[in-house]
Amino acid sequence: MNPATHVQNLVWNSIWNAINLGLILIDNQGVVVIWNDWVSEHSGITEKQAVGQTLESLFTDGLGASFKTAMQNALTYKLPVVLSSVLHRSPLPLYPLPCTRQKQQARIHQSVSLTPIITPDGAHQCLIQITDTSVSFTREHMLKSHSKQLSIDATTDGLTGAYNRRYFNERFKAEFGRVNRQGTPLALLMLDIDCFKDYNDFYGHPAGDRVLIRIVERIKSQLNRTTDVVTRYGGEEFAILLPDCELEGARAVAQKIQHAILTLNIPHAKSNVADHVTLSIGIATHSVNSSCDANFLLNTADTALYTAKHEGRNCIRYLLTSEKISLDAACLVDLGD
Ligand SMILES: Nc1nc2c(ncn2[C@@H]2O[C@H](COP(=O)(O)OP(=O)(O)OP(=O)(O)O)[C@@H](O)[C@H]2O)c(=O)[nH]1
Repeated sequence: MNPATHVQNLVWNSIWNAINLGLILIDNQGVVVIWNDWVSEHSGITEKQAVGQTLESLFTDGLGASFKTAMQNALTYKLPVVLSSVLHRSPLPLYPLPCTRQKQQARIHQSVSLTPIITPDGAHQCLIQITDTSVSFTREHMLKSHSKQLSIDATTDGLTGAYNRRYFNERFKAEFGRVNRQGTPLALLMLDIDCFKDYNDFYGHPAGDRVLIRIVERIKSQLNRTTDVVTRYGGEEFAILLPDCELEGARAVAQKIQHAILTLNIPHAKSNVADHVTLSIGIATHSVNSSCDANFLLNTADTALYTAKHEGRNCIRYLLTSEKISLDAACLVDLGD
């Protein structure tokens, strides 16, 4: 070898060993020709051990099936292949530093590309480049869970975990629209804890908070459909959307909730209704035949709740919305306690 070529080889040697990337060159039989320092450090296999051996014999702890297929394609059909870390997290048994090659040590996340090359003497080889994507994977994972948390915070009430009013407004609009498009009914329940001011005044605000949390838990446990939406509409007021639910269904749900709160049996010494915490519930339903708008439905449920309060609390009232009746003329139906 002439001295100039020798120097050039040494320079190349330094470059591929300095590079922060795994580089493996294999010949058309899958035998290692080049094995850089990065691969040695992350595999625990030295260049001396690797050169002249096949990858399969070196990586006895398992090459991924996707990697084997990619290598076959690159060597046989001269097709370049990229194994992205999204689909193929860790195709090669390479480990973070210090590499111990212990079974329990997790592999680094990798992006691997295989590029067929032809040497000046016409031989087919394959250059394998490996990038450690663990850092970007961790960052991506953190961003994802962060954005998931942000979206939870934006749609739920921090105290009770029920959906918040903002989420209710969105879902209400969407479910109301669905009634007209799909012809399925929609029921809206407005619920309010009775004499809650007196509860807070007597037992203290933190105890009041615990009541709100328990009530939401209990309400949620009474609803069977994943499409039902429980929201904290105001301080001690809750709105429940029941898509695809007629009056009879809504009434059954309201009674079930009322009974479930009764069985919670939270003492309320200052209630003027009972010796335990109770709810008043207003119901309004909307079907494709009724021509009211979303606000009207909301006002109707609210008026039904107001009526329940006015008529003694701890009861359920229903107000018809159909046929463009005004609230004043709307028909109040007593559904009993
Ligand atoms: N502990 C607690 N109390 C709250 C919260 N939000 C609202 N409240 C209280 O809920 C009470 C609501 O009082 P009112 O609107 O007078 O209603 P009420 O006393 O339940 O009377 P009726 O609804 O007529 O039976 C107020 O004392 C509020 O401070 C909260 O997050 N935690």
